[in-house]
Amino acid sequence: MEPTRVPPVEDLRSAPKVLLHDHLDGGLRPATIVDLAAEAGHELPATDPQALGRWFAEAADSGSLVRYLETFEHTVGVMQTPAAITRVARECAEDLAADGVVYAEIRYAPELHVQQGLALDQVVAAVEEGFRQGVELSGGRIVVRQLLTAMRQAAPSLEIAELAIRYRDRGVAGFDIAGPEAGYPPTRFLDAFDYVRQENGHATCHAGEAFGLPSIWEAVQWCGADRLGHGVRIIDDIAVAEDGTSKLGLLASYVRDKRIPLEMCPSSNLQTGAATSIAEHPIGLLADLRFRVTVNTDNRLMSGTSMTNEFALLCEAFGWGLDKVEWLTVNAMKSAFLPYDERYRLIMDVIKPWYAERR
Ligand SMILES: O=c1[nH]cnc2c1ncn2[C@@H]1O[C@H](CO)[C@@H](O)[C@H]1O
Ligand SMILES: [Zn+2]
Repeated sequence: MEPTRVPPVEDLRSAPKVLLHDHLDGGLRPATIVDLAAEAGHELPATDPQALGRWFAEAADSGSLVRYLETFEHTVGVMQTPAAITRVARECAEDLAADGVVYAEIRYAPELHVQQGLALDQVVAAVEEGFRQGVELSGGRIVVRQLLTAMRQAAPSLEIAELAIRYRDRGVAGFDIAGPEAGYPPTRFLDAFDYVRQENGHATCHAGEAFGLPSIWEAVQWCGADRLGHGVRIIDDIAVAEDGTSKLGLLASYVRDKRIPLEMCPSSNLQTGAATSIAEHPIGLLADLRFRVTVNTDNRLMSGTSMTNEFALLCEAFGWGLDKVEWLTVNAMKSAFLPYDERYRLIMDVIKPWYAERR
């Protein structure tokens, strides 16, 4: 059999891609941060956009999720007015469309954007307006939805879950929790997850990134999360024997059997210490074992990455070709919190035809 050709970067860029895990406050253009900080009087660690971009990548490359999260002070800090939030959301949609992303769910924590008195509803509306503008400027080549995140270390509250449900017809597709994982288990937010599910809504949950199996177990079996944010530590429940065969524990089996999507973010995991290298990233084994794996950016600014770049790294490390990129993309589209008919249309009219033509 001929070895698979690693796809050229231009192909990976034009390939339709689907992004389920990307933080709005982790994807700002460095030049935009500089502009907005000057307007807001926010002090930055560097004021030259290139140097600032490097600062984020280096400061986030700490091997610890908690230290990684400290860098968000300088993005959240400049996203406190409707105009600033709308600009960031507009540029996010434009940047993703230019990278070949055809569907994206972008998350952020509304509660972090009220430092100057905005109401939570105003924050969501400002993001929605930015996405509307960005999609229009991109010629409608991308569909974008919001996910509303509650911060784990904040007082657990239903408010964000209620906000997500209230805005379900105005661009919000689901609910999430993020922030430091160790010490803040998903069940702290059980009432919020229960509420979302009882309202027939969708939820994902950062779990199995900086903490292991108990976090994943709670997210799945207590909170009923539809997807797992990262979920890399599910690997702790898989034993690989010397002859290469794998044995799945009960939780790993459940996650695979139920087709629970894993929102994997390889570059981010290297920075927070959840994985040691791309080549050793659990995504390789999990894809081989046919878990419902998806590829994501997490924080494009902090990781200096893009969907194209994540796929380029993975194709290089694992010898994956466009067939694998298509499989991962269809996995992601199937896992989206978008109504079935819209997911189906994107798969049949946008994703499959492009890959079929390349074959
Ligand atoms: O990989 C991650 N794990 C946990 N929390 C994260 C990650 N990336 C970003 N955030 C947190 O989510 C907030 C809302 O977008 C960000 O402000 C950041 O604190
Ligand atoms: Zn994340």
